[in-house]
Amino acid sequence: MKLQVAMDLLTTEAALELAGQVAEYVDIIELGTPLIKAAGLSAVTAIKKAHPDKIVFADMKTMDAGELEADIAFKAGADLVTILGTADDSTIAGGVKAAKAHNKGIVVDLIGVADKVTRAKEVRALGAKFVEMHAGLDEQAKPGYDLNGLLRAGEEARVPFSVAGGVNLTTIEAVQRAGADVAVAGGAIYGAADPALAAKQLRAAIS
Ligand SMILES: O=C([C@H](O)CO)[C@H](O)[C@H](O)COP(=O)(O)O
Repeated sequence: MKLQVAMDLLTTEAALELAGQVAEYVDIIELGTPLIKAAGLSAVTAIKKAHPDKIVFADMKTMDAGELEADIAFKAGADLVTILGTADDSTIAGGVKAAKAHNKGIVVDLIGVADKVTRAKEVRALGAKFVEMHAGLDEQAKPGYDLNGLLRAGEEARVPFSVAGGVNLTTIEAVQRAGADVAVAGGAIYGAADPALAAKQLRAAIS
């Protein structure tokens, strides 16, 4: 299983610093949506330049103009770009077209999708490289939240998937047992007193 760090930071400088601390322990470096909105796609270019050997993930969360938005993110240096599962099929197909042109990939983020299993199968058929079983920061903040619903959906969908939604040292082994291809950790790494140690421990907990 791959490990992805999600950098929900607000400046390119902070992202470069964090990526430098954790790159050796992760496979995928994600520029979170707030970072892309605050700093622009030049942040993607800066991270890819600093870490050309890593898979760079631009969490665009595109809802419309799939081909156009994916194209600009790929041109900026992204290897993987997200489109929302709630978008129209044509938006996802447009993103997949851009991904094929760049020999890169589209990840469909299932945040906010009620029937994640059905939509996962649909978007995989449209050409998504994998789906993200995702509960966002606001959903995680609700009382009683846990990861298990995401893990069940991943197991049931039988398509390649990542899990994002508060993955940490306590839960990452369950993510792997569920068969995820990628575990995404944001706050568990960037919010830790020692992000490098947090990433190293997450890496050590999985194979
Ligand atoms: O995608 C995310 C969220 O929507 C804000 O951009 C997070 O990066 C994702 O949820 C992973 O972060 P954690 O939940 O803090 O692990």
